[in-house]
Amino acid sequence: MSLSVRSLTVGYGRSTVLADFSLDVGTGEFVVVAGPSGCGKSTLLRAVAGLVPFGGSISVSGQPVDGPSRDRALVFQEDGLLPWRSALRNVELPLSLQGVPRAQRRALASSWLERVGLAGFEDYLPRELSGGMRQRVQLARTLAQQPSVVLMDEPFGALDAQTRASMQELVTEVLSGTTTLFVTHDVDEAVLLGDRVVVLGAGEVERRRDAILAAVRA
Ligand SMILES: Nc1ncnc2c1ncn2[C@@H]1O[C@H](COP(=O)(O)OP(=O)(O)OP(=O)(O)O)[C@@H](O)[C@H]1O
Repeated sequence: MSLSVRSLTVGYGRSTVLADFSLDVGTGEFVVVAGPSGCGKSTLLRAVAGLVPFGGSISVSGQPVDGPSRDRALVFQEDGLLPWRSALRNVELPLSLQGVPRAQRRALASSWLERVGLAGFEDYLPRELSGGMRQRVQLARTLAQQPSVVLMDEPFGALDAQTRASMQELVTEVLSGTTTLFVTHDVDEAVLLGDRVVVLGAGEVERRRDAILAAVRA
């Protein structure tokens, strides 16, 4: 099991957002977390990322989570790129912080930019790229670090329908085989992307993609 969440409880002040929540995600599985606004989807991701204190236990590849680690990469709706660095140098930054030698990180960064469809845009600054392209850079930056688990929090919420569709296609391609927890409140997106969809709130419901598709088509 790649990611294991056991009896997770998270609260802010006196209010409990998640109580006794458990979830297992297999290696390479793409699990979508859906549910109404405020049900705790982002809170779940923040707990797995090690950014909020929690009760219960979370482990990744058998290692307990007790704080942030580059092994668990979190991708947000806002792209978080540094505006003064080119696309290539944005992708390179975390690699350089990890001490990857220059030639190697440059090669890795440009091959990831190519994989996300941005060959030829290496020297562009974030402001010279569209929202969808900035999300592609962010995806390249995340995946170049080879995290064990990718955590995505409504990454395409701000994109127009067409760009969103092409990003969904890209994600299924580049994240295939990567253990992923993907938050969305868009049911179509959940069904399209998830090997499995977990619905939070009103008692957690967990359905396999085929069961959802059957229900949607019925
Ligand atoms: N830092 C915080 N301090 C206090 N309360 C918070 C904090 N972050 C979230 N909450 C509360 O916790 C609950 C769950 O929030 P969370 O962001 O996890 O929900 P969500 O399902 O991701 O919602 P959305 O779909 O709207 O993004 C909400 O009631 C929210 O107001």
